[in-house]
Amino acid sequence: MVSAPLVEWLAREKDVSITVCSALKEEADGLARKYNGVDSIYLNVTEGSDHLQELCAKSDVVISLLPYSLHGMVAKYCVAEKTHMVTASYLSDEIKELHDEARRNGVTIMNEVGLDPGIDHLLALECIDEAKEKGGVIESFVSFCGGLPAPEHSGNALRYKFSWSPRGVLLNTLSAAKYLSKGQIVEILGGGDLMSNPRSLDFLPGFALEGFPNRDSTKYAELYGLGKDVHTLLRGTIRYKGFSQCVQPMQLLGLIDPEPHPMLHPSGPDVTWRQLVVNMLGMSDSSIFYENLKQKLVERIGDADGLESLGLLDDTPVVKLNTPLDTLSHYLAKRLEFESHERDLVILRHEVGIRWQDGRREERGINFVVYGQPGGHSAMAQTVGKPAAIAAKMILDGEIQERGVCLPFTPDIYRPMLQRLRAEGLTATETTRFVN
Ligand SMILES: NC(=O)c1ccc[n+]([C@@H]2O[C@H](COP(=O)([O-])OP(=O)(O)OC[C@H]3O[C@@H](n4cnc5c(N)ncnc54)[C@H](O)[C@@H]3O)[C@@H](O)[C@H]2O)c1
Ligand SMILES: N[C@@H](CCCCN[C@@H](CCC(=O)O)C(=O)O)C(=O)O
Repeated sequence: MVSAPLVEWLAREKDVSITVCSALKEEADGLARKYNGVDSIYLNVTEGSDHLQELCAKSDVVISLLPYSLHGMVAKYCVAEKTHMVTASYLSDEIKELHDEARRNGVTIMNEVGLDPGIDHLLALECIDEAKEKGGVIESFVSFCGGLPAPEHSGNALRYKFSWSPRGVLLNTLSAAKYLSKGQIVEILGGGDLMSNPRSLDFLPGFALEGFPNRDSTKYAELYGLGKDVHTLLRGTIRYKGFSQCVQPMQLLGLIDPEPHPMLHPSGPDVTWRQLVVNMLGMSDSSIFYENLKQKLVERIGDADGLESLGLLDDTPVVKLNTPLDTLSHYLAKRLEFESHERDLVILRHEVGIRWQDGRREERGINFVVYGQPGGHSAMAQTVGKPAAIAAKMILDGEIQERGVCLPFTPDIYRPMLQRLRAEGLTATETTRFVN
């Protein structure tokens, strides 16, 4: 979903040759065909793949836009074959462990160069470092980012359409989270609590937005060099109001469960969505009257309207993919797909609280808002693909010299990256307000 602008950006460079790889050959062919001089091949990334090893060996840099669980496998081959690697994904423990070997082999494994993570870091560090250079102290950092449909295309129960991996979007709703609020650590347990208390976001008052925390924000105190003066540190995700309220009943019913479900075995008997929902309610008779089923759902999970309007109470066949999460992701990906005339929207907002040496407190707002092109690149694809492409080219050109497992957190990396993104029209605006 996000690779086309990356290929397009790199294909403009005369001294770069590109091979697009995918386990879906027609997908790789379709992307490569759009740009001159781009090759495509079938590659199923699996443990022990000779083909993957060969490709890593003959490339100068490998960019992994695979599902994030596969990056570690690719990284191992890259390190062994002394090939650099770039991902738009969060740095995982599996990749972190490769740091020493990567350094020894003179390899750069650059992570978190997409949008969120990615451009959010670049804009945050530019602001934080500039404030620190001028004698400011960062007291708070609150950041929210969302990939959304443009508001005119948000008319569904989730108020959402998928601009990146549907599985990732749904799985994230079950995540645990941790952040710092006015000096207190706040922890949210995994398994669904995240959807219980979305906060209303009003920094763009023309939009009806809600937000919830994203993973562990506290680790960025050290990574952003914020020191001990930061009392509030939160990174969060943006959705339109109503998203959490619609997701929560799905979670409570078990529809987002990543574990296998006996009714969803691909070679088992056919099943409809209604039968699956009835089974998840612990009932056996799927001939139950529709209104009675809805009533049971309301009693058990609080709300049946979202399920109903997304077609999940219909007698339509389920494409069974073993787990409820994979099955629902596949279904919703199709149901909530962008149509060719529709566009997405990316909203990123940082609020940085700075205390200046004269005691004044500034609230700096950074807004980064990008719309997708109907029928062209989505905003998500542009804001993920372009920074990843820029980072890859910087490695190829020797502009990034750091070796080992890296993040784009130093000025020699984030400044040129931001400059090149701005040249692509990907710009942020700033607001400032003094609070005393
Ligand atoms: N940092 C960010 O802001 C950001 C935003 C969006 C996506 N991402 C990350 O970028 C990556 C790509 O995201 P996406 O939305 O394009 O996901 P996607 O699901 O659309 O794309 C994944 C691709 O990998 C291919 N694939 C899957 N398994 C494979 C295998 N075993 N071998 C070969 N190919 C395989 C699929 O065919 C598909 O082309 C993901 O890791 C995602 O988490 C990061
Ligand atoms: N938080 C925003 C933007 C998400 C962009 C995708 N980020 C992925 C990256 C996952 C990875 O590849 O490591 C995420 O899960 O946050 C939203 O949810 O709308």
